[in-house]
Amino acid sequence: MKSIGVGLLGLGTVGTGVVKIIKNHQDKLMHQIGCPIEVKKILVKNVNKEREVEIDPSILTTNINDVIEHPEVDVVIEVMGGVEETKKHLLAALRNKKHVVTANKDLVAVYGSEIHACASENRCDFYYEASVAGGIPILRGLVDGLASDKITKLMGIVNGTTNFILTKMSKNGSPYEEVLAEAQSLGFAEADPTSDVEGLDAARKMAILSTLGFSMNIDLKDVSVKGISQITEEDLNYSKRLGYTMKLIGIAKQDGEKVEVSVQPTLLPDEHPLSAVNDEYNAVYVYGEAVGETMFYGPGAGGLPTATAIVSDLVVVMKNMRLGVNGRTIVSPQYEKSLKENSEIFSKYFLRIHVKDQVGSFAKITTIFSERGVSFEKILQLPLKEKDLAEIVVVTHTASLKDYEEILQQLSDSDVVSQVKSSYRVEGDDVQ
Ligand SMILES: NC(=O)C1=CN([C@@H]2O[C@H](COP(=O)(O)OP(=O)(O)OC[C@H]3O[C@@H](n4cnc5c(N)ncnc54)[C@H](OP(=O)(O)O)[C@@H]3O)[C@@H](O)[C@H]2O)C=CC1
Ligand SMILES: N[C@@H](CC=O)C(=O)O
Ligand code: NA
Repeated sequence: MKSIGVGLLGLGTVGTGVVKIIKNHQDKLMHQIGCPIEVKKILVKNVNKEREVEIDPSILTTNINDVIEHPEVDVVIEVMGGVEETKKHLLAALRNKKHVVTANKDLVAVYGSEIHACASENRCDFYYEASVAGGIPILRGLVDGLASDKITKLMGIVNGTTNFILTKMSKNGSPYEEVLAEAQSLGFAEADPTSDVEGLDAARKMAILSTLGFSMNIDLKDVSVKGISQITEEDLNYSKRLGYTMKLIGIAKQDGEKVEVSVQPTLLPDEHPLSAVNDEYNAVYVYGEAVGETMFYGPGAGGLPTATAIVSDLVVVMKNMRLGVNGRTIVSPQYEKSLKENSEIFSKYFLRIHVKDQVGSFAKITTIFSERGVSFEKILQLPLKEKDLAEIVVVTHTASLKDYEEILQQLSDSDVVSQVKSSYRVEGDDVQ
């Protein structure tokens, strides 16, 4: 019986998981696709490196053409990372009539539509379930499971590294640098973890999710991004005290024709379902007009969970091969993109301000908010060790982003404000 040949680009955390699943689940995979799967060639940087999985050293190579031009490779699985060079390799593979499966959100968020077009031209498949929320079948859930619905909101924890860091910082009081190093050693973090902690990785995933969910081309530059590196112990303590949990949350919302997409540290009520998503776990809340609320939960990073999504994509490719329908999926977005203005984006906000501890300070602050019709839901005022300063923490009622940005500017300019220490979005009191 002829086997299906796989070419792997990369044999690190995820690539090793792919090799293990193909080996350990061979019986189940064969039952579904009717033939064995064989890894024919693997591209690595260093062929002499010790590997965590048993592998015939002769199938390792440092020459990309050994993989993408291999006559017995039917599917190329890309798990090496990188963008520009990697894109060239994948386009070349598709032109060589190799189907492509990838976990590379950096690539898909920027060049997804170009690669899709090349795949369709060559009657090849291009799948990337592992690129968003690791092992959670969220892309298939959106594209197939919710195909009949109109999605209006996607809200999620889509970065395992930052969720791991925030969980350990809030629950154990662990220092940021220490838990980041732990996330790196567990294989969750990107090669350059800046993209995790500064929110870019999550933004890429939100661009992919919202493009599929709203069927419009959402580019990475359309996603407003703020990461977790500025979050302090004080912020975490205040959120706890006020009954909130701090998470790095991606939100994509559609109102009428218009959409907003952002990633930022966000305070959620402790009882919100996303507040209970800890460590490297991810969860994506999806609201569809007909289905209502759904939630997808699971491991968002790590070798085996991510590899599960990849090998499942591989199974779909093979099922398509059997049916002779590769490259026939309709993937072009249905709608023109229309982004909201800041005056159309609404949220509540948490603010921590240091003010002069003198009569009239609080009244001046209140006036800045009330002039824009923004009132307070919660207020704390505490003395500080620094002489003549007090700390004010407020949670506002709903305000437009435009009004809120003007308030922040006016607070910074005010003679009674020493410093705006921190500011976060507050979400989830009203689920939809
Ligand atoms: N880790 C995770 O939890 C997740 C990762 N991803 C994505 O999966 C991809 C892989 O991640 P991960 O497995 O963690 O990465 P690793 O750094 O663990 O592995 C990368 C692999 O690719 C090889 N490689 C890298 N660059 C080159 C190159 N220029 N030429 C040849 N080989 C190269 C490396 O070779 P060598 O071994 O010789 O150094 C290594 O085997 C990334 O796109 C990442 O964003 C997606 C979801 C989750
Ligand atoms: N670095 C990423 C890996 C998976 O996409 C994360 O932490 O989520
Ligand atoms: Na996934």
